[in-house]
Amino acid sequence: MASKSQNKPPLVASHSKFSGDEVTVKKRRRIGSTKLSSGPVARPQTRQAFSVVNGGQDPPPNSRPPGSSGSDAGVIEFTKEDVEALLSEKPASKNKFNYNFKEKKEQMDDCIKRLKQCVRWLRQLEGNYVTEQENLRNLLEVAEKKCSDVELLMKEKENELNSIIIKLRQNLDTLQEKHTEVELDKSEALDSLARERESKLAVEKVQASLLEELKRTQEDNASNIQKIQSLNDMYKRLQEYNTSLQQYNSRLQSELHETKETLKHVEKEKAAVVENLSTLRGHYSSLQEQLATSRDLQNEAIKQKEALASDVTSLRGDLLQIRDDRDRQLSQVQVLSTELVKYQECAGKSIAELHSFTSKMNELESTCSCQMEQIRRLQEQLAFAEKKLKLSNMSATETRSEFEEQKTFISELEDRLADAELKITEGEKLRKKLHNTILELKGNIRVFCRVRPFLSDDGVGTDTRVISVPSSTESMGRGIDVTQNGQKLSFNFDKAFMPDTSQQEVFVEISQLVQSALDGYKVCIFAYGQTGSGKTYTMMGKPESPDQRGLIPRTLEQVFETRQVLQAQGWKYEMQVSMLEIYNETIRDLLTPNKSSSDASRQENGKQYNIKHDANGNTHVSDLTVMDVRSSKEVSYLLDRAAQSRSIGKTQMNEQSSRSHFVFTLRITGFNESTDQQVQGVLNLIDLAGSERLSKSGVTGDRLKETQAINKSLSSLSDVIFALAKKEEHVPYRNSKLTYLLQPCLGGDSKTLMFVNVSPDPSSVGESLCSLRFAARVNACEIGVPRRQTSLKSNSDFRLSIG
Ligand SMILES: Nc1ncnc2c1ncn2[C@@H]1O[C@H](COP(=O)(O)OP(=O)(O)OP(=O)(O)O)[C@@H](O)[C@H]1O
Repeated sequence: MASKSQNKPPLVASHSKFSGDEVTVKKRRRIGSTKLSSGPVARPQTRQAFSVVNGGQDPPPNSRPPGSSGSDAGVIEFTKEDVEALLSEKPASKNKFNYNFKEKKEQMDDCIKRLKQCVRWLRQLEGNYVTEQENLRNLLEVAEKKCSDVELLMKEKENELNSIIIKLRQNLDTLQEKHTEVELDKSEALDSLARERESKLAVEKVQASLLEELKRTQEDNASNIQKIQSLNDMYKRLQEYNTSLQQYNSRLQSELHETKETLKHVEKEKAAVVENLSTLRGHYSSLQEQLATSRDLQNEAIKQKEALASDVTSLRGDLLQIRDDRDRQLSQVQVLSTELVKYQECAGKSIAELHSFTSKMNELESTCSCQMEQIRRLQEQLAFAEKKLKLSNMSATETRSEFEEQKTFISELEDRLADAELKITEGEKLRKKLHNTILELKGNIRVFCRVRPFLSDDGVGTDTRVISVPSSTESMGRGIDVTQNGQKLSFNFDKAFMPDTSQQEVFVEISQLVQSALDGYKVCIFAYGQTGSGKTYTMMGKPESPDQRGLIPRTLEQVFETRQVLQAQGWKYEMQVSMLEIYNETIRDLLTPNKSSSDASRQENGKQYNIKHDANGNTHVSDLTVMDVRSSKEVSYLLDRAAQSRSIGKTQMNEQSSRSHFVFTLRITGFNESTDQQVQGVLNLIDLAGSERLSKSGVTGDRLKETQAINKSLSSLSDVIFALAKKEEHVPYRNSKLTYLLQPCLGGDSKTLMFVNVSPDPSSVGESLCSLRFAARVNACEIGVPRRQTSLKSNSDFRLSIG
C-alpha cells in the first residue's frame, strides 16, 4: 500500500492535498508575495500555479485563494510548498508492473516542463527582486538624502526660529519689566496720593479745630476786652471815689485843723475862763460841759476819721486787687494775643502747607494720569508688538521659504557665475592664444612702410612723383613703386601707408600689438628712415593737435583704457616708464630731475648706464630713472619733460637735431588674483636717428666721423635684426648700445614692428631707396612661423650703401 501511495501521480496527491485542506492552502505562504506587493512588479496576481504544477488541472474552485478568479491568466506563480512538491515529486505509475516507459517519459517531460516553468518563474522573480532591490536602494538613498537635507533645513530653521523667539522673548521680558516698573510706580504714586489725601484730611481737621479754637479765642478775647473795659470803668469810678474820699479826708483834716484851732482858741478862752473861773466857776461847769461835749464830738470825729481811714485802706486794697486783676487780665490778653498770633501763623503755615500739598497732589495726579497714559501706551505697544510678533512669525516663515528659494537661486547664480568666470578665463586664455597666433601668422617681425606727403620745403614740385601706388592688385595696400632714372622699382611690405593715411588709420594697424604687451609679451615698435621722412611724426605726432597725435600717445591711451577694462576681469596692472636717448654710444637719461645745464652734464658723466639682460630676457639700464605711472596724463607729462631734456641736451652738446635715437620703454606688470596669473609685458617705442647723406650734410672733421658712425650703426641694423631674429650665435655690433637694447625685442615670442618712413622728395630718392632696401631685408626675416613670400625680385640688393 505504501508503495502504491508513493507511486501516485502528483496530480492526485496535490489535488487531494488542496481539496482536503482549504485553510492550509489559504494560509500557505507565497514565495516573494510580500516583496512583490511592495515593488513595481508586485501587483496582486491571480495564481495559476496549481494548474501548471499539477499538469493543467485546477484545484477545486473553493480551494483557490480569494480574488483569484483568473484575471491575470498568463502569470504563473509557485508557492514554497508547490516548489517543494515539485522537487519531491516522483514518477507515478498506476501499476508497478504495467510500467510503461512512454507514460513515464511523458510524466517526466511534464515534470521537467513544470520544473522549467518553475525555474523560469524563480529567475524572473529573482530578477524582479534584484531590480526592485536596486530601486528600493535608490529610493532609500534618495529618501535618506532628502531626509538629511530636510533635517539640516529644519535644524537651520529651528535655529533661526529659536533665535527669533529668544529675541522676541527678550523684547517681551523687557516690556514686562517696564510694565512692572510702571505698575510699581503707579502703585507708589497711588500710595503717596492716599497718604497725601490722609495728611490733607488731617490738616483740614487740624485747621478746623484751629479755626474753632481761634473762634473761641476770639470770643474770649472779646469778652476779656469787655471785662477790661468794665474793669477800666470800675477803676475810673474807684479813682473818682478815691478822689472824692481824699477830698473828704482833706476836708476832714481841714475841719480837724479848724477844730484844733478852735480848741486852741477854746483853751485860750479856758485860760481866760479859768482866770475867770473863779470868777466864772459857775461859768466853768457850763464850760466843762461844753468841753465834754466838744470832747465827745472830737472822739466822734476821730472815730469817723478812723472809719474813713479803714474805708480808704479797704478801698486801697480793693484798688490793688483790681489793679492786680487788671494786670493779670492784661497779661492773659497778651498771652492770648501771642497765642492768637501763633495760631494765626500756624494757620498761615497750615494754609501754605495745604496749598503745597494741594499743588503736590495736583502734580501727583498729573504724574499719575501721565503714567496711566504711559501704561496705556505701553499696553498698546505691547499689543502692537505681540501683533507684530505674530506677523513677523508669519513673515519669518514666508521669508524663510523665500530665503530658501533665494538661496537656491543664488547658489544657482553662483554656479553660473563661476561657470561664466571659468569660461571668461578660458575665453581670455583662448583670446590671448588666438591673438598671439594671429600676430605670429602675421609675423613676429613686421615691416610697415609710410610715405609722408609733400612738404612746402621739398625741393621739387609736386608733379614730379618718384613714389607711386603699385598698379597690381596683389601689391595693393602693401607695396610702393619708386621711380629712379626712369626705372620703376617695386617694394612690398606687410603694409604700405600712402601720404593721405591718417594717424588713426596707422594706429589701428598697430593696436593689436599694444594688446600683446598687456598680455605679457615684449613689443617693440621702431621707426627707421632718412632725416625728415616722418619718423617723429609717426611716433610722437603733433601732441597739440588731437588728430595728429602719434603712435606713442595713442598707444598709452589704449594701454590705460584696456587696463581699466581688464580690471573688471580681476587684473591689476603696474606701469613703469623710462626714457633714454642714445647719441653716439652715449646714453642720456631723459627723466632725471631738471638741473642747470652744467650740472646735468656733470651728473650724466658720473652715471654708468650699463645695459643688462636678466634671465627672463628683460633689459635693465643701470642708474636709469624709472617712474611709476597710473594714467596716460602722467606719461604725457613725462614725455614733455623728456622732450625738454632732449632739447637741453642737444644745445649743451652742440648736437645736430635728429642724430640721436629716442627710446621710450613702458614696463607692464599684471596680476590676476582670481586666476593667480601673472604677466610681464614690455613696450618699446623707438624713434631712431635719421640716416643722412654725407654729400648733403656738409659736415667735416669730428662731426663727419660722428655722422659716419651713426650711418654705419643704422646700416648695420638690418644685419643685427637678421641675426637676432634667426637667433644666430654671432650677432654683429653686439656691443653697440642700440643693438644691446634691441636684443630682447627681436627674439623668441617678442613682437617687432618696424616703420620705414620715406620722403617723396625727388631730391632724396637715393636715400629713400636705401631705406626701402633696408626694410625689405628686415621684412624677409622669417621667425618660427611661415611668412607669405616677399617679392624679393626688386629687394635683391639688401645692403645699404649709405655714405
Ligand atoms: N604723414 C605726415 N603728414 C603730414 N606731415 C608729415 C607727415 N610725416 C612727416 N610730416 C612732417 O614732415 C616734417 C618732418 O617730419 P619728422 O620730423 O617727423 O621727420 P623725422 O624723420 O623725424 O626727421 P629726423 O630724422 O630729422 O628727426 C615735419 O614737419 C612733419 O610734421
